[in-house]
Amino acid sequence: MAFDTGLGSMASIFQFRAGSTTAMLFQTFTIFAVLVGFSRFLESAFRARKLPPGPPRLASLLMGMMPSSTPPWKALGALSRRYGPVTSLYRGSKLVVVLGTLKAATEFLEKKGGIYSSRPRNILVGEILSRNLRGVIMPYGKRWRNWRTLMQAGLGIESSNKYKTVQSFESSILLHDLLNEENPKRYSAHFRRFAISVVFCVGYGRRIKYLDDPLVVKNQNATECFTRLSAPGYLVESWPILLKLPRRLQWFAQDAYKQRELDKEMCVDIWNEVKKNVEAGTAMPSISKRALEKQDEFGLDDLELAYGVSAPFGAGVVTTLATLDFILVALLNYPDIMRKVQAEIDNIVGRSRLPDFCDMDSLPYTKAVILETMRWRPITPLGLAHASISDDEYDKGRYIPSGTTMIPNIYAMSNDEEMFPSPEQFKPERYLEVDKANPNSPNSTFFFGFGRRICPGRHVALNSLFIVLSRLLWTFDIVPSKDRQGNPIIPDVNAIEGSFALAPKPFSYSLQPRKDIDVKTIIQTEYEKAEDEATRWT
Ligand code: HEM
Repeated sequence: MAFDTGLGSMASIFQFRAGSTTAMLFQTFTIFAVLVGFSRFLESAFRARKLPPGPPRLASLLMGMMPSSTPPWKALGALSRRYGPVTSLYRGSKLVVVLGTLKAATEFLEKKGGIYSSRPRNILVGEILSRNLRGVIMPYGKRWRNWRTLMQAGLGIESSNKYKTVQSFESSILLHDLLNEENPKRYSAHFRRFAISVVFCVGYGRRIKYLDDPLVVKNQNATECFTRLSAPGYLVESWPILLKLPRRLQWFAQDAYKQRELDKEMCVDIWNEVKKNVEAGTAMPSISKRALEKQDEFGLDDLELAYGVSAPFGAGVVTTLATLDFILVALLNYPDIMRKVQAEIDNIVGRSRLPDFCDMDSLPYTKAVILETMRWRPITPLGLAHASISDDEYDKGRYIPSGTTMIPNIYAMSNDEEMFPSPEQFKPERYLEVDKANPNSPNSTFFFGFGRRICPGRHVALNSLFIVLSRLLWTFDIVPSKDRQGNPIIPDVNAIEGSFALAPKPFSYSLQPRKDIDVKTIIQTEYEKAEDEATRWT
């Protein structure tokens, strides 16, 4: 008995129709379709062979679906150890390339910046919530380049120097508030106000005096919604066809549509306020002021600018605060290092005045503590994903197609034993060995990202961290809280929370004014001067 595979019946269909013109056409079309399908199959098989090495597609899909207690940066680090520094895998239907070493990240994201400077498509937060107007997640293109020119102009080294005045008076006010704070649980609120006020001055030229300022509350809500909608797992990101549903049936996007009206109102209101001040000639230096004075040069309309200048407010607060918190955790765990910083400051600055920016170059160990913290506990362990905008070949025929998501594994770079022997140890000395010519030198600040997308706020961030750390340690000893039996509670260096941007889990400590001099009187005098200066920015 013949075993029917079904092919026979297909052949009979052809035979039945043979002879007629329609049948000829049908046959030709079928053969053509089979050939096209076959060539596509060959092409994809050929491409699949030449993609960067990585787990088979099914395995990587399963990996993505399995719940795991291993954080993604560690899981991806393990993949890079197995498959190499350039590894490919699939997340749903999206091809992702993980760059596991600084060398690999530099090769692609810096040296081939013309290809790898876009961002992956992000429907909920990019297209719906932000109307494609938020630079941080904007795809590469003319609008992004115009926005980035504005950021470079407003946040480059020279412009950042202008904000040192703000960082100086805000840090004096911070010291005063910390000194007068009786409840250590409220320390973090004072640091938060400092960080918000600095970036608000940078963006808009005016201070934030209180955390219950309506703008702060609105921005907090905006950030929360943004973070919530950025989480992986939203169906529409893998099935954009869902956007074809009528808007009221797009259940997944209702929050984004609601919040985007509030975001627009917030951005436009602040923008209009600055506009009035610029017209009245009372505006202090800020990115907004610069944008208004040279609007034609930047090629951005009013709404693009209103969103564009909000970037520091969105990107500069959580990042600065999380880094400051990690510095505190490090110093509580390594009190000898805290004393070494204090010795350096006392030696260079003395005890009759506060440290200032003019001391920065003379305080290498203090600066090294900041850089080592950022290496030891990078707050964005997987950076911000880049995306490619055209096909690329590397390494004799390996192939990365256009539209690939590129993930720099900053955590893996920070823990690279070759670059940073005993990487778990907190050792600021690593950053004292200067070797700027070597891209793999520990001096490289890869924790700020790469290439054309590198964090434009890094100078402002480093200045804020320097002035706060140096003045804090000039004024206080940072000491652990005690439990009921009087034992010190040292924060766990591995108690970390967050998924996209990390921070230490809540921890407690106490700030004790240093006893060798009358710190209170000096801080009070500095505070009064600072308040005077600050009135110009109110
Ligand atoms: C310690 C603090 C900070 C850290 C660790 C940090 C880190 C980063 C990283 C890793 C990126 C992604 C770069 C890439 O795509 O390769 C980034 C982007 C960005 N950062 Fe920061 N940042 C910090 C503070 C700030 C501050 C204070 C500001 C503003 C004043 C700022 C503004 C931005 C902006 C606007 C972008 C988007 C750049 C673009 O897409 O072209 N950041 N930052």
